[in-house]
Amino acid sequence: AMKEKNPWHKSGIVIVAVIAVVAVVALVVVFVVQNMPLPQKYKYGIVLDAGSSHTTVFIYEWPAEKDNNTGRAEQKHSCNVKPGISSYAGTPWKAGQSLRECMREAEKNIPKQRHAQTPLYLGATAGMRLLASDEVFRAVSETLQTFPFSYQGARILSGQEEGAFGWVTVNYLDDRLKQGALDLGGASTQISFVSKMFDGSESPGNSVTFRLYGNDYNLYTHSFLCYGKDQALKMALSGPPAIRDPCFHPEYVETKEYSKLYDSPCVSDRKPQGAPAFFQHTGIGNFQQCQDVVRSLFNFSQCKYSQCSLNGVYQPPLQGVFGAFSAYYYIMDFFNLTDTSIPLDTVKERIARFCATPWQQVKQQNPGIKLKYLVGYCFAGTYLLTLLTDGYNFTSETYSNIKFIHKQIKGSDAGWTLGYMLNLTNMIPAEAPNEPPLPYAGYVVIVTVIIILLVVLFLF
Ligand SMILES: Nc1ncnc2c1ncn2[C@@H]1O[C@H](COP(=O)(O)OP(=O)(O)O)[C@@H](O)[C@H]1O
Ligand SMILES: [Ca+2]
Repeated sequence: AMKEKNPWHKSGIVIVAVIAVVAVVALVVVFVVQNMPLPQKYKYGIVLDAGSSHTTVFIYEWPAEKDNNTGRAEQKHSCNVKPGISSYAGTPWKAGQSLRECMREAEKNIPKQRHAQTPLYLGATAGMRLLASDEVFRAVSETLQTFPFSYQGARILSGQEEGAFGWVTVNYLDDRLKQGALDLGGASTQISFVSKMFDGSESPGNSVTFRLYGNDYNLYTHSFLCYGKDQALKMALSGPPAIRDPCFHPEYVETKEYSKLYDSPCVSDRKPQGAPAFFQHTGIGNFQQCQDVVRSLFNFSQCKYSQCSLNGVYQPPLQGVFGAFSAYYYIMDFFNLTDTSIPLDTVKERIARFCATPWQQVKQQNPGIKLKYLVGYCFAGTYLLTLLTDGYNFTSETYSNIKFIHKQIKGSDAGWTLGYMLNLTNMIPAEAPNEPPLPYAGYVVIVTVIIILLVVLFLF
């Protein structure tokens, strides 16, 4: 008789073989996944600075593999478009369109596999504070949503935020001493600094608290709406009829439209009754008189605090060094006066001499400079000096505490955008991205169990 086969024996071998194969596959999979090379080294963030005169798209990058507590986000790329979105009040859809080209550049500058997880923010400043158009925001949001990034919304920054985030940016990566921040825009200007004499109690509206690198800072900050250099110029022009304007060069004559001058809320209530459609704008180039015009834009008559800067706004005593950026830098760079070891009197003399130079000569001497900026440097230089001294109370002695800066350490532009992104992405303190998929202990346990299983099966 034939020996009967034991059916249990055969299926036992099959089961053991299957388990062995599954175990080997599992071991290989766990090993490969755990030790896979990390393919992407950087993470990215995009911030759009929608200023009154331009929109700039900033791309920041930072290493993905380690924590960000040490602060290493850097500007990778920037792209600028003019004019600002607030110029499209009548045609909001064009505001959206104007951003397309720079956004396409952003797509090219960020690796594809990172697009979906890259946060995209738009912050608008004083131009949109003055315009406050929902239509422009809707158009801009619609355009931004068509790009493959993680759109986080568009909003108007408060003056406090604009000042405070500028301060965070200039102090990021630079823990030597805490420097103040001076930002001169087209439609508003900000001053932010820490002062021993300031605890926020006298004027709570000027107080912002920040935690940076493990320290708490109580920051004084104020934003003056309408006191950016372009709106300040409108206010200066709309004063007593400026037939002969000391803030423009001799020989400068231009016919201008009244309606364009009064198109902003900063000056609309100054419009004289029955003003003609056009006026002759004629320069005489006199620094002293121009300074008087600028002073007339500042109100020093009332201050209900222990001390004020201008317009009855509280300001504690200035303290420490200040980084001055945006138009502060552009203006002083034009005058070759970014070096603040040059005495303040010399600075005044040079700007006074420039103002007194006839317009034709100014044009000849500066062929490479865009005319729309060139005509404005006499007013801008005078305004900058008057704001710093009569406004904020810098003196000949403290003037050298100001550093006119354009780039941060490591090439990031000075401005509010970097600080804004660091705050919104919680980068101080930071996450710890790109950990291996399993915690190390789990990895060891799984591999050990599988090996023991294999050994047991082998013996069996
Ligand atoms: N090369 C330059 N020379 C002089 N001024 C400049 C130059 N480039 C930009 N600006 C000025 O810098 C200012 C930037 O302000 P902006 O950020 O647009 O406005 P805001 O911050 O008030 O919203 C504007 O007044 C603009 O004219
Ligand atoms: Ca600005």
